[in-house]
Amino acid sequence: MHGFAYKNGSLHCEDVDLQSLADEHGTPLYVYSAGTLRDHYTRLDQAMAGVDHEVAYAVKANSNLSVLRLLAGLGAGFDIVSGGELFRVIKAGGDPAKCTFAGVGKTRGEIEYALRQGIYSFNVESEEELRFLNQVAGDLGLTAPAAVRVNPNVDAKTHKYISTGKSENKFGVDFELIEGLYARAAAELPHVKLRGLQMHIGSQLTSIQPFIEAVEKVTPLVLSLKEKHGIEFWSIGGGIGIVYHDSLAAGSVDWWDEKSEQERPLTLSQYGQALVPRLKDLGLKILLEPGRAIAGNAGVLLTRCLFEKKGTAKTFKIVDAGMNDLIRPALYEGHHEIVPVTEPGDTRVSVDVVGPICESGDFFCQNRELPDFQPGEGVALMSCGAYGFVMASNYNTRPLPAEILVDGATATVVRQRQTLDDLVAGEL
Ligand SMILES: Cc1ncc(COP(=O)(O)O)c(C=O)c1O
Ligand SMILES: N[C@@H](CCCC[NH3+])C(=O)O
Repeated sequence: MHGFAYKNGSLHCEDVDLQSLADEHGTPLYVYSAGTLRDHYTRLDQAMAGVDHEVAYAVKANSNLSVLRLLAGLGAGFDIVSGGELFRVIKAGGDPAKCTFAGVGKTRGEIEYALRQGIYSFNVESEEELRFLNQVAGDLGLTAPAAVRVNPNVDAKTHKYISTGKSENKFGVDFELIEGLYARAAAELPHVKLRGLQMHIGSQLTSIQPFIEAVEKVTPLVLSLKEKHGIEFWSIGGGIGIVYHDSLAAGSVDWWDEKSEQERPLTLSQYGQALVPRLKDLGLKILLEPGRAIAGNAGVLLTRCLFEKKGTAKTFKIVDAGMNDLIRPALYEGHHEIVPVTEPGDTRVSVDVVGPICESGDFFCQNRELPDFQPGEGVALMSCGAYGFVMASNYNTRPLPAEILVDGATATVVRQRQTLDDLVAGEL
């Protein structure tokens, strides 16, 4: 078994009891399931089996070295967004030749580092950046492999902070301007080799329609670029959404069986079924850049209830994790299921679950009907494997939590809890 489920009255990650992990390692604590990481990677890889493709995992979603090592071992490439992420991939044994480098603001230092490491492609997001890349590569006597990110102006129908494929978003180059840019680059930029085209319309997409719309809109463009400039790859980005509501139940087959077609979230196989026929005859290598779909449902944030505070308006369950540990509810109104580690009875109470940070936005849910867990009890915030730890901060001088990777019955600490000495290191 992989993932998270109740066994013998207590929540487990694979064969490991989460209460014992919380007791041994303290809370807050991130816990990941190696089995789920493997399963999701393999499912997506298999769903795309009908096309020449490569899964370039988006490192930003969860960049723990052990996660990267596991995925590198399965043959993954990596989509990076900073020199730091490339450093992590290399530390984890990943292959720089399978790395693509995204982002609107790469610095000279980052470009030089990535050029020297021999990455597969710089996915550039403006003409200015492409010219700068040409200059830096020329200075080093190298040629920079590049793709331009096209902004297809397609509505991803996701939260406005994680939509990236509309003209008003800062990402990519407008669809209408791409052909002209490739022509100028071919004529004027001798230190750049145009290798592909990239797009990414947004994150947490729960319908296949925007993906289809973007692929169909960009196909004539990518074929024209192939003919005129000999490009070899098309990265269709990441963005596949995951289950956040009811995420514990979604781990069971019954849950999927009970949902009607309309109610079912997008699955990896539906994604493949819709896109493979549209991509298989293009004669291009298709890159995918999933982050959340691989890691999101593979992790939880374990916390412990400290107090219950009954006010005149509300009941607050105060836990020892805060928005510094998991910022998604505060930043995107992100929903995470909250489940007690000890299997609860049927009693439900309406509560706000809040953290210890001095911000009114420091909550994990508001007015939600939850099992009535008590101070001292362990509680898991579900679906925290992506954009969880990686977005954690030291706000309120809170040390970063530890991370644990569970594989079968083995739990390995893959990052120690930060100490206060570590936290102030480097300050005068
Ligand atoms: C260029 C690019 N690729 C891939 C991703 C990964 O997205 P997701 O985690 O939604 O798959 C992102 C983040 O949205 C991105 O900006
Ligand atoms: N951090 C966001 C996703 C950003 C995707 C990166 N472009 C989230 O938690 O939903």
